[in-house]
Amino acid sequence: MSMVAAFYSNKSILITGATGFLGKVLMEKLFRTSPQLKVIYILIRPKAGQTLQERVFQILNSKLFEKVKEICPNVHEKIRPISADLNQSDLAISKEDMQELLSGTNIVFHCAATVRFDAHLREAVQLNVIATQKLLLMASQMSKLEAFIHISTAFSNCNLKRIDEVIYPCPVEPRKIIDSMEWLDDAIIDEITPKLIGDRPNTYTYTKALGEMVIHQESGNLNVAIIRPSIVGASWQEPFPGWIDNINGPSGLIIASGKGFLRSLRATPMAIADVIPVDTVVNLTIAVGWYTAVHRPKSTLIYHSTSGNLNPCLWHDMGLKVLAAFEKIPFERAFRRPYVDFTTNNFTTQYWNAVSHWAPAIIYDFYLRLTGRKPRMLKLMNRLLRTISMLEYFINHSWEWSTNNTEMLLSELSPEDQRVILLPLCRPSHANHWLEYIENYVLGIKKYLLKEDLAGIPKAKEHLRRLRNIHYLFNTALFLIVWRLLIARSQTARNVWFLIMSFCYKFLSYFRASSALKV
Ligand SMILES: CCCCCCCCCCCCCCCC(=O)SCCNC(=O)CCNC(=O)[C@H](O)C(C)(C)COP(=O)(O)OP(=O)(O)OC[C@H]1O[C@@H](n2cnc3c(N)ncnc32)[C@H](O)[C@@H]1OP(=O)(O)O
Ligand SMILES: NC(=O)C1=CN([C@@H]2O[C@H](COP(=O)(O)OP(=O)(O)OC[C@H]3O[C@@H](n4cnc5c(N)ncnc54)[C@H](OP(=O)(O)O)[C@@H]3O)[C@@H](O)[C@H]2O)C=CC1
Repeated sequence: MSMVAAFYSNKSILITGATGFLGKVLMEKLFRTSPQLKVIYILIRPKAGQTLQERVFQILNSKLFEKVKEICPNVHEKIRPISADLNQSDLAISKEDMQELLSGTNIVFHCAATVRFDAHLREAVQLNVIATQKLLLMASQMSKLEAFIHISTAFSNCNLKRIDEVIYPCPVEPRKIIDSMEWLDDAIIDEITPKLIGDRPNTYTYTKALGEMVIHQESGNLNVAIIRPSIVGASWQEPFPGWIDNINGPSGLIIASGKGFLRSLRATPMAIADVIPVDTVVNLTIAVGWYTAVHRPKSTLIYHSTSGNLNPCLWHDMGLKVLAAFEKIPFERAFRRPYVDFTTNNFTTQYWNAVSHWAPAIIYDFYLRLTGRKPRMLKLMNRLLRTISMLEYFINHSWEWSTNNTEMLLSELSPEDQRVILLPLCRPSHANHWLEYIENYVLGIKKYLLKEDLAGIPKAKEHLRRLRNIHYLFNTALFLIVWRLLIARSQTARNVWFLIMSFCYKFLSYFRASSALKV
């Protein structure tokens, strides 16, 4: 057994955000590699009419947990859902549950956060800063705690170009921000938000930076580490390639382009697409948990989980690879053929938005109205454009992240651990791995997000061929109409037309004469 996997045997682990994208993959990998672990406590809230047990049941019955259920048949007995709401000042954990957590927990993985870019500052501070502070306080009372691992983001300091594995100072102390949230009303908070976030693009990155500072200032004697992943994408290999279950980050835009809604994007083609597979992040997280508990570093270590420094892929290349993947794995019932133009300035962006996004949406809605149906395309397009405007910042900047601590950790692992725990971390380090990764990503989106049957691929390809023919027909008809109008109104156009015609006639005559000579 690997040293890291053995470390987690008999351990009681607390995970926040275990129902989220990263948390679920973390829980799965822990159970799969360390089936002997004692228990995983998950802080979870009732949601969408589901009780805690129903939510856990749904996770365990998902495709993600298929392998785990074979390796660890009693997995359901090892998950202990704890009712909690991190939006509440006391986290809404019952006294009995709190007692159990305080006396039993060995390792904490804090993944919960609001990842919405448009979250109100109060909400983002509550979840990304205050809840972190409360969890630290709770952790400081845990008698058997060995390590507290906090998941942040590589973009918490995205206002800088080069980012080291250190905590950067915040212009306003987190404690002052937390205090002010108690007495300021929403209107005033709205007014001061742009000033507070400064040159960061949103409240998410700002509050994640505050969260890190809270860890730095308030962790006391705890054994703490921070992990900063960049853009977390579908899994590279584990538990199977291409696993994905939400539309955050690139996934939503890949769907929008595969379905033919997204046709142009304001992006810097030469900027680095720092996407990192979710299993790579999770493997690093597990290894960091082990290292922090066993080696007890003197200071809080920060680990960057990024791809750009190991194996950079540019947005331009990423876009081409995504489009190439659609040739093999098309999505069903596409609105238009997948094609995305990367534009670089405001004028071309506005032009392509008008021509490629709004015009087709308006025409399609008109068609829906004519056929007695409810128009919906313009609404969808406006939502998509709003989403793009939120993500644009990340496709128009490049960052350089140092990865000394991550590399140090790699060198500390035994070859067996590198194989079992960190295999995917080392993998996409060859350029051609990106193509394989992107193909699996697109396949994963099709299977796990869109729930489309792979048997439908030939039909989807046929549909795209039909769309291509319609496209050619439409362009030819448009050209002829414009040309006809020009000829009717302009002498110059008429002269050009006759010149082309006489040239064609001469060419045909010459071709016929030379064919006759050969016979
Ligand atoms: C050739 C192709 C190249 C591709 C190239 C891609 C490059 C793409 C780089 C991204 C770079 C991020 C890098 C950050 C990495 C971290 O560190 S943060 C973690 C990631 N977090 C996120 O991605 C959160 C982003 N999302 C949000 O903040 C919110 O969803 C938004 C964008 C503000 C929209 O909020 P809202 O209007 O309240 O809408 P919401 O209820 O969330 O969703 C409404 C509709 O929007 C749509 N939508 C939501 N999110 C998305 C999305 N990401 N995409 C598309 N549609 C979406 C959905 O279709 C949804 O429709 P319905 O389900 O209602 O039918
Ligand atoms: N995804 C990405 O691209 C990146 C993510 N990260 C970081 O990784 C971590 C995990 O992100 P990811 O898994 O993508 O996010 P998700 O949005 O998928 O998951 C967020 C998790 O937090 C939980 N949560 C939110 N609010 C509360 C609350 N009030 N009480 C209890 N639980 C709550 C959610 O629970 P519920 O299901 O009940 O809503 C969910 O389990 C975050 O810290 C994020 O900042 C960092 C870089 C990139």
